[in-house]
Order: sequence, then structure tokens, then C-alpha cells
Amino acid sequence: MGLWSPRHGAAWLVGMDSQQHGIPAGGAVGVAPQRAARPLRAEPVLRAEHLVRRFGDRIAVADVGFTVAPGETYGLLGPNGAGKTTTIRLVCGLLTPDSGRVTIGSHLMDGGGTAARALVGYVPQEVALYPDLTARENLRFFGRLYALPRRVLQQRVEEVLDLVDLRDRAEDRVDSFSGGMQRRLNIGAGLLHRPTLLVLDEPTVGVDPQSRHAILESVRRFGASGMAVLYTTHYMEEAERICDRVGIIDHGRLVAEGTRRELVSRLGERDRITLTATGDLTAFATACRGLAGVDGADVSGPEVHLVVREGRHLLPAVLEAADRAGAAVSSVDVAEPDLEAVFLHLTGTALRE
Ligand SMILES: Nc1ncnc2c1ncn2[C@@H]1O[C@H](COP(=O)(O)OP(=O)(O)OP(=O)(O)O)[C@@H](O)[C@H]1O
Repeated sequence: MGLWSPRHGAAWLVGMDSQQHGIPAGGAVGVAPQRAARPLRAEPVLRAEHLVRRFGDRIAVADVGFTVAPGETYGLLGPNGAGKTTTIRLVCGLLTPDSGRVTIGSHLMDGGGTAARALVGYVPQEVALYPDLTARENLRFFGRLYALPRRVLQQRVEEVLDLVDLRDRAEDRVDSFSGGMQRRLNIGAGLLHRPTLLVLDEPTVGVDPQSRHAILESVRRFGASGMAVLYTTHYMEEAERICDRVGIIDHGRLVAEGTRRELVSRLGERDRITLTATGDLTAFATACRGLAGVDGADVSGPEVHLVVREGRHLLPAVLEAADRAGAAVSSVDVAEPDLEAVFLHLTGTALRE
């Protein structure tokens, strides 16, 4: 028995708490205030303010602040090591910030933080389930950690099995599940106490496309049902697909925040060119940076990514630059701006690994 990891174990003893209001208003930190896509005037469920967290000399989270409103899905988008997990652990009270504060509903997430924790459902990055128990037994176990009364627990377990679409596998042991099914059950464990804020840390990493689709659709439904959702990912497509607002995080800093449309509009008329090439790609990217009309250039594997103004007009100059740098281009793709392009523009590097 035992996949339970204390690092991620949110074994909080909770009771329901309906208080969600009474937080003073204020803007996000470090970025222009943006308006949420769906919840227009609702008070935030989560308010993270000026969060700073160091590990030794390394600053993992540097002055990060954002809010999430009821019914809103907020995505923290950034590459590995950007500070997403640390931010989430601060939000859930699993780590204490060096400075800054987290408020959930009207409760401060401080040393005690029991009332604040009671409102949060945390789904860790690693699956934390008991492999030799069935799906239903796992949910019962986690429900008991939430101190749910027996009858309520029974009802919630059945509810959650439906929500994560595992009712027909309820009596099967978890070690017979695919990675995607385990992740869905992991999400279910975070939903048993009907949290006001659901926090998911990269829940689709390593799952097959079908399960990924199922997870994303579930998360979308949670948001639509009025739950506030905080979702971290390094997949731009996921942030685009399910998040009402996105915070772009890099090197521990929130470098921009807004709806997809707001973020993309920062690029103005810029396009994104992806060139697949062989040869000296670093020299090629450097040569591109020297061209008028190129605002960003980055190498990722066999690809060079450019953020440019008037992509199609610039192509001949880009191909000449490839020649000069000793790179042989085998394919070219010119695309309208997306969050990947925003990330490249803001940070100078591509988002993908
Ligand atoms: N317990 C720790 N001790 C030392 N350094 C840490 C610790 N946790 C995180 N870090 C460092 O803090 C930075 C941010 O890490 P974090 O895990 O928050 O990033 P992330 O965006 O979640 O990336 P990933 O998706 O890879 O987990 C990294 O440089 C990481 O090495």
C-alpha cells in the first residue's frame, strides 16, 4: 500500500464553509489590471498578493500576485522551473511565503489557515492514490480525511465518480487503471469536500490524448458550475482552451496577465514564423534578430521560432539569413499570434521544452 506522498499530501481536516466574500478589492501585481472574461463583478475567491519564496539563494517566486473569481478558470502558464508549483503550494498553504499573503474567501492562509484550507481542493502534480485499493475505496479514504460525515461521504463519493467519469470502474483496483484514469481519480479526491477553489498542478502531464481531453473537459465543467479553478500548465494549447484568464510566469515572475485576446493584442500585428532547419541554428536565430521587423527569435530543437511584423513580407530576408548562417531550411510555417508567440515576445524564449 502507499503512494501517498507527504510533500503533496493535502490531508486537511475540513468542514464546509460557505463564506466567500468580504475581501477588499485591489489590482494584480506587476501587470496592468485586466477584467475577467466571465465573472464580472464577483469578489475573488483567491487573492495572492506580493508572494515571494526563496530556496537558499534561489528566488523561486518573486512578487507574484493574482486573483481568481468564482466560476473563473485562471491558468498559470510557464515552462518547467518557472515557479508554478511553488506558487500553487503557497496558495494551498503547503509552503509559507517569505513575504506576501494568500487569502481564500475571507480567510488568510497563514500558519493555521484551517478555514482557508477548508475551501481548497488541491490536486498535486504526482498521482497520490493507493494502488491496491479500488477507486471507490480511495475516494472513501480521502473523504474520511476531510472528516465528512458517513452519509455525506457516501453521496459525495458517488457524485465524484460520476464527475470524473469512473463509475463503471469504481470497484477496480487503481493499479489496473491507465495513467489518465489515475489522474482523473486524483482530481476526484480533491473534489470530495466540494471546494470553492480547485487547484490543479499540471494534471495532464504524461497522459494519453483521450484522457487529456476528458480532463480538460471536466475542468471546463467545474468552472462553468461556479467553482474557481487555478490551473498550471506549460502547454499553451491547454491555457488557450480552458482558461478565462492566463498569467504568464517566467523565472518566478508574472510577466503578463489577461484573457487570451488581451494577451495576444499586445503583439499588435505580429506573426509567428516557425522554420524547421538543420545546421547552425543558433547563428541563424542571431542573424534573424538583426533583421528589421524581427522582434524575437529562439531555437527549440530543430526549429527556429520568430515573432515578426508582416511575416510573409519578411520571409525572403529570413531565408537569406539562413543561407548566410549556414542553416538549411526544410519547412516554413507562418501563423497568426497565439499565447506561444506572446510568451516568446515577452521572455525572448520559446515556451515549449
Ligand atoms: N524544495 C526546493 N528546494 C530548492 N529549490 C526548489 C525547491 N522547489 C522548487 N525549487 C526551485 O524553484 C524554481 C521553481 O520551481 P517550481 O517547481 O515552482 O517550478 P515549476 O514552474 O512548477 O516547474 P515544474 O513544472 O518543473 O515543476 C526552480 O528553479 C526549482 O528548482
